[in-house]
Amino acid sequence: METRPLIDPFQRPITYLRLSVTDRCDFRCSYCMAEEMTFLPKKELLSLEELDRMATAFIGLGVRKLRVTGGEPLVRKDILTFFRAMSRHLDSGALDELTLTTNGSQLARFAGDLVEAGVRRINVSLDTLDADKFHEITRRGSLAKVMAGLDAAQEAGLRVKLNAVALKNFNESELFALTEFCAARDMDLTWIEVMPMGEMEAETRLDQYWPLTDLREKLATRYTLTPLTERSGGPARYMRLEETGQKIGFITPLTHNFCESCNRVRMTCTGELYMCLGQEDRADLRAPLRDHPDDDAALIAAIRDAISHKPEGHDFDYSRQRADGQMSRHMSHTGG
Ligand SMILES: Nc1nc2c(ncn2[C@@H]2O[C@H](COP(=O)(O)OP(=O)(O)OP(=O)(O)O)[C@@H](O)[C@H]2O)c(=O)[nH]1
Ligand SMILES: C[S@@+](CC[C@H](N)C(=O)[O-])C[C@H]1O[C@@H](n2cnc3c(N)ncnc32)[C@H](O)[C@@H]1O
Ligand code: SF4
Ligand code: SF4
Repeated sequence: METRPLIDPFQRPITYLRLSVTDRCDFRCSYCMAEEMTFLPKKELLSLEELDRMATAFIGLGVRKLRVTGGEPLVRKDILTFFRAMSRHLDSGALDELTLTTNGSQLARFAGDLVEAGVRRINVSLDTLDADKFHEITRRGSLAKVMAGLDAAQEAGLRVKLNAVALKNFNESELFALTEFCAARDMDLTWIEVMPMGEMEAETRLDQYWPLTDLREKLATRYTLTPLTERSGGPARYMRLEETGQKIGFITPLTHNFCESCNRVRMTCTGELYMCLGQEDRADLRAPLRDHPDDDAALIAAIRDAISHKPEGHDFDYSRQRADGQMSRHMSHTGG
């Protein structure tokens, strides 16, 4: 089989696949989903075997990091079967990292099995430590359940990073509480600037936007921040807080575009490949997969063709007091 690595038109090697395994979720975070969501019929979804074939094709083309996402990846039926199958690529050395981004609600059930499948580090999305605010932002989630999930993950030996979307008038007041919570539990913490995805009106989006430049200044009033050069293969830039030794990540699509070092593409649960989170360009990989059940040549040709159309970057911009670059699809569609 042909194994030339995937290089996009801007000479960026593509080594990171984010794979969404479901569009469903047990939460309805207001910045991500509509309150009333219509989910895809099951027959539209790639089967676990098809997800395996897709991921394996990308790994054969040089992808070294596989992040499973969604919707909520741990609500996909039998998802452990997929993780267990993917561990063969860790064993063979083809894959450096098998991981997931999760809302944490199902972790108490799955943490041990994920470790057995070779997962070492997970990202858990948590924006607030206040149970009422948590219920408000997720529209249905239970903070206690997520906390139990975090306990189980750490007991099972998983390294945990918390992802918090920075939201003005929501978790601004919890900057230090979240920092201290993570320091006490030896978790890294990454802040994300809210991106204009989904149906939210521009005005509401602008109202909730908390630039990480501001967040950083506020953090520096209490801690000494040292920039780190190390990277996790994702878009975050890291700083160390000298007083606690912990690492804080900053994902800044709005205030500091990181597209020049982009190394990733995203596959939806229906087999569409989005070449950029912030653009509509996509390629249907389900047809070449299903039309040729015993031969990956057409699939690989379709992947190469898609990568040859990868855009340079997103067009998100709030600077004109408008949510420019708005994408009507929900973040859960491509897995963030
Ligand atoms: N604009 C943009 N945002 C991204 C991209 N990748 C991740 N993000 C944002 O960062 C969030 C957190 O990403 P994670 O799922 O934790 O993955 P990661 O940051 O690659 O994780 P690490 O491996 O820990 O670096 C996503 O949900 C998105 O909101 C990207 O390519 N472009
Ligand atoms: C779409 S979720 C999928 C995985 C899982 N359900 C979770 O919440 O971790 C992935 C990430 O996208 C982030 N996200 C969702 N909508 C966003 C938005 N509008 N701007 C920035 N990040 C967003 C979430 O906070 C989460 O960290
Ligand atoms: S951010 Fe994650 S948990 Fe929240 S609604 Fe989106 S997919 Fe679900
Ligand atoms: S916005 Fe697009 S080009 Fe920029 S880092 Fe994300 S996926 Fe890559």
